[in-house]
Amino acid sequence: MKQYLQLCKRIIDEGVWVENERTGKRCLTVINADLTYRVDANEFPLITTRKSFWKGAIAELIGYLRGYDNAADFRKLGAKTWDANANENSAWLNNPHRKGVDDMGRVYGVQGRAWRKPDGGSVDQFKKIIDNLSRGIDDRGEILSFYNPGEFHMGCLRPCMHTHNFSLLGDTLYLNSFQRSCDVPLGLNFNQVQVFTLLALVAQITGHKAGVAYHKIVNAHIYEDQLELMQTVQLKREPLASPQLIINPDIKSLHDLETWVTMDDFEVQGYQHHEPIKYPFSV
Ligand SMILES: Nc1nc(=O)c2c([nH]1)NC[C@@H]1CN(c3ccc(C(=O)N[C@@H](CCC(=O)O)C(=O)O)cc3)CN21
Ligand SMILES: O=c1ccn([C@H]2C[C@H](O)[C@@H](COP(=O)(O)O)O2)c(=O)[nH]1
Repeated sequence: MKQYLQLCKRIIDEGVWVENERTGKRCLTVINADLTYRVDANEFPLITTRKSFWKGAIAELIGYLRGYDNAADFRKLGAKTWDANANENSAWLNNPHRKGVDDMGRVYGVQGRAWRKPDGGSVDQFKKIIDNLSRGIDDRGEILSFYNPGEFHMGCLRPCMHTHNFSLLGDTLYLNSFQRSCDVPLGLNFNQVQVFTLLALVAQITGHKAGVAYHKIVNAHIYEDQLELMQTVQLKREPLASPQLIINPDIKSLHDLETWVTMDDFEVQGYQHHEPIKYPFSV
């Protein structure tokens, strides 16, 4: 929690105003932030200075890991986060590749589970990683990449958290996650939870201990219409102790993750938090 607040303060103290053409808003921006999550100690990085709706973040992650390309599937799991980008973004609404209501196109998990090959086949990056790690293999290329510039024009948004690189040291699994662009008040609240949960889940289904997750953010920003709430409300509050994440131990394989897992298989214990804050969302 401290590192989150430090990043928010740093953006306010050192940030530079940058115009963003896509949203038409200005963002107070810093470059480079490195966050670390102790998954081994189960210090779940949930924001405590406002109430965080963490189930939406985990639902979004599970949707990516299943390769979903449709906001309705995300909603069924418990994440409403893709509704606006799939249905309210005029560039995407006018894009000939959009298949209809709720379609997100070839984003995130589609690339992670079905990256197209020139011969017409596809690559399932996530299954390869799970198969290798389950056999104790780390080929120094256990990389899940959602970033496919050749298909950006076929999706509603370029991936923000675009690469997850797993590593095995003995029987302990590590994760480095890379993010190119981060809406610190809204998105990071979700992305911290996702990086932590991704390592905890993959360690569990591949039979390893979870170690540490390292989260690298390049462009970290606060939108102009979020700044006052951050400065005058959220940053005035005292952070509280971290809660713990409990994952159903019956989740033992990629097949389990793909078939029956719901948000009821995740529980947070000891979550103390301040009142919710509703930040504006930019499409
Ligand atoms: N401008 C912007 N910021 C983002 O963080 C973001 C995007 N766009 N587009 C794609 C995804 C969607 N994400 C989102 C979208 C909405 C919330 C949001 O509204 N969160 C609320 C509550 C959510 C709930 O009730 O489940 C929050 O208060 O955190 C968070 C992340 C993250 N990403
Ligand atoms: O997981 C996510 C997804 C998106 N965001 C934020 C970061 C930016 O504010 C927007 C994306 O806009 P771009 O113009 O494509 O950078 O969404 C996030 O923080 N986390």
